[in-house]
Amino acid sequence: MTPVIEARGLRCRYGDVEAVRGVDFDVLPGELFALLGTNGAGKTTVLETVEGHRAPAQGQVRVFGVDPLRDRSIRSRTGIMLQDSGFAGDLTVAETAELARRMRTAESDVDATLDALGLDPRRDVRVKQLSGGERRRLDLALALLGEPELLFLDEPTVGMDPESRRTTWELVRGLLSAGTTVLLTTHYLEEAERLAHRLAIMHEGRIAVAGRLVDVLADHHACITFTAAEDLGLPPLIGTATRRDSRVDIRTPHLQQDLHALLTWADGRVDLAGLRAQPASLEEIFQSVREETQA
Ligand SMILES: Nc1ncnc2c1ncn2[C@@H]1O[C@H](COP(=O)(O)OP(=O)(O)OP(=O)(O)O)[C@@H](O)[C@H]1O
Repeated sequence: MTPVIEARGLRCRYGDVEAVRGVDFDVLPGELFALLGTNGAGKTTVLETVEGHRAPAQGQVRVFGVDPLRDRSIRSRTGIMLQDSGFAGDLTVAETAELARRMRTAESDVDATLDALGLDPRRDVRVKQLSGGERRRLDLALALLGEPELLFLDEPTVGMDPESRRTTWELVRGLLSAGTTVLLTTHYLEEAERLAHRLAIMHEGRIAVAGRLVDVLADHHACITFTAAEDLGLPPLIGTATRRDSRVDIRTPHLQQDLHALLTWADGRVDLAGLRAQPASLEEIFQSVREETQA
């Protein structure tokens, strides 16, 4: 399968600052690839380079097989959700969308797009009077005009209330089902967990963790916790247990085996109060990326 986006050995600089220090990734047709990372990790720089707005200092980017900086023909196939659309705030929602539609070469249905984003009741409201969340929905609507094959979403749900966020996720899922390819950056890990087929976590200009969400989660240790009044010891476990006061934490690469061993051992012997067993979360993986590079 030919990737829609290919980044190889990407390095980007701002003067003396090397913001991106050798990044490789592919985005395949019809998938949502989430680019996550700590503050200042280089996500926006990568996104701008892939969008064709910035030249890499080294390395190569291909979008639909061509250099996005030099070959503008791909612009009609891509939609970019900007942080600020740049249109005058005095225009209404409908006027802004109509203006954006005329700037696209492809035909698209403004009314249907506004409706899909729940903006139909706000169509005659001036953009400067929209709430932050409504504005983000308009930004997304503008990106969707022209029915792009590839969509860049940069922090798409910032400022949205939980209901709007869920509606936006549903909309993105619908786009994915219809075959749209999406490159997403977000600080909301739940957003990535819900939407991403594959992801990369950047830290200090490099990709620290990458892969399919299920594989990334499976590669990290699950956690079993409980409290026990007395320290009665533990059965032999694959994972590593730590005890602080009455709370016991077990980190394990084999959740099922260790949980079974623990329950069998505890049966009739000790009450494992507040027992919880859970696989690694993206939140924990994110935290470990931060800590590993600090160590
Ligand atoms: N115009 C610029 N001039 C100088 N340095 C810059 C410029 N833009 C970004 N940087 C630096 O480059 C690095 C990467 O920035 P970038 O905005 O790509 O990161 P990010 O992952 O998007 O961050 P955040 O999540 O905080 O938005 C940071 O150290 C940042 O300070």
